[in-house]
Amino acid sequence: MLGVALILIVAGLLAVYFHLKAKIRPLLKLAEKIPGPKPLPLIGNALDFGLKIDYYSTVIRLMRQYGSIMRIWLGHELLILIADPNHVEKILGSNRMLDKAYPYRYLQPWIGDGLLTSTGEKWRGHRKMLTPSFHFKILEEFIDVINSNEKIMVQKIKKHVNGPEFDICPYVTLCALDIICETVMGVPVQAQQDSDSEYVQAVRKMGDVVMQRGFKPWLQPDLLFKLSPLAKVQEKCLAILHNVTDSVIQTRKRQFLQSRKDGPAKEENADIGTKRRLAFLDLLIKAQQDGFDITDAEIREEVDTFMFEGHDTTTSGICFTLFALAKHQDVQAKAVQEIKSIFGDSDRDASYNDLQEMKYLEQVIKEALRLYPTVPIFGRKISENVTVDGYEFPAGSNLVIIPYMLHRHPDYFLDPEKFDPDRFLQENSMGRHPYCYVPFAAGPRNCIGQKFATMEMKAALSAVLRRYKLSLEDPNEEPRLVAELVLKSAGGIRLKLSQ
Ligand code: HEM
Repeated sequence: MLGVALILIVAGLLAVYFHLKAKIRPLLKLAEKIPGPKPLPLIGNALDFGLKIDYYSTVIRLMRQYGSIMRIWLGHELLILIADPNHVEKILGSNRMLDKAYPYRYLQPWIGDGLLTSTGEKWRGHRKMLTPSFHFKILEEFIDVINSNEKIMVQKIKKHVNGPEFDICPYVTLCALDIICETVMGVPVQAQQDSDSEYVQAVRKMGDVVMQRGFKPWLQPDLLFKLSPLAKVQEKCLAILHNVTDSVIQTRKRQFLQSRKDGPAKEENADIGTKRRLAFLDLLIKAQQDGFDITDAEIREEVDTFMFEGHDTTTSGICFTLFALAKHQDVQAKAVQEIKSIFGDSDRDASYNDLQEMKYLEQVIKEALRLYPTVPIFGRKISENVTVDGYEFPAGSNLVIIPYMLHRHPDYFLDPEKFDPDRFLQENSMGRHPYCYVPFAAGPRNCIGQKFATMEMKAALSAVLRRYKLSLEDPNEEPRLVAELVLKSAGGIRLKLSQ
């Protein structure tokens, strides 16, 4: 009996092996010409990454060894890693390479075919419809939500003043989550008051599931994933996440329809619920009611996409910038000076215009995103062969941009490891290759939330700098970078606060 089972298992494995081999045969020949480590059958180079989630140090080590264009195999997926601006331009600038690389597939149970993951006509139509939602006139309206949540954060960290160093990231995460919920859905989740909330936990756990699937080839086939304990975790998280968005959408829709019924005066006032402002969700509902072809399910996909894209990213940006400010006291002093010149002794809230005046702070953020790119990896799957720099990338491969390596390319950034916000002075930026710095990607599928993110990051950083002085226990410290869905520092960002 045991013998038969063993024969069946071996036969099954061989069948999978030959099936995958036939599938990747067309890619193999061209891939061989691209530098990279020797792959093993079935798992490719997965062993290079080991069992730990910290894949980024391996990616960086391999790129230092093989150069700014190299390939790895993860199972039957071919990844071509890229960190040269000319190659990046060819990919991101193209209108033909718009489909996302394979790991985005693992996000789909959560965010479906929202703007981040969709392709073709659906993506084009939704991108066009959503772009006006990020017009500065609309962003301006969110400043109150941002300010009020940041005030809570600033208040919560007060207890650390003159105390030992502490990790600021959990405070920033909850604040960013509150901001995104209120701006996207129009309802507060009050994560800062209730950090154990089911929703907050589910967002975190889903991120982990997606990461694990991306880098562990044995979790990639749906069948094997469904047999793993992670599938149960995913199922539970999705029930929570989708329940929240579904119920908010239904409530807001009812309120919207009621306000339309009550007459144009009320609708003009955007008087949905208790707030005057329209959340992104309301704009989607309005577009639907005005005839744009979008179903309720698609509205949920977009809301979930913004929830996913819109808070961990800004958190990472804020935390790494706080770290850089604490480490570089001269930079902090200059940023504080700029803030003083805007507010004087007044403790009034920052307005949208105040934020526009924070030019130096913007340079500091840009430099932090250069050294610590929040989105550490992003890519495209190509459906036809593409020739770049003499290499022919085969159809079916994943072209993956590694901003960490790109942003530290010595041919484009003088003394690349140095933290120097003046690189982003206008006169110093002139003539720089437009694709050597892409924290928000570039080209047709760049980040739609860039202005929103910059506004939120400036507001958070200036709120902290107006009240506290930042320092590090050890001024020579450097974060140990771990790339989850966004870039993080292992052990968090530990700072000291004084007043
Ligand atoms: C520091 C903060 C942020 C960074 C560094 C960032 C970076 C990026 C990057 C690199 C991409 C391209 C991903 C790819 O090609 O696969 C992207 C796409 C996107 N981002 Fe952001 N993002 C940030 C904040 C936000 C925020 C706050 C929102 C929403 C409110 C947002 C919404 C999106 C969406 C919807 C896309 C997909 C756009 C498309 O494919 O058309 N992002 N972002």
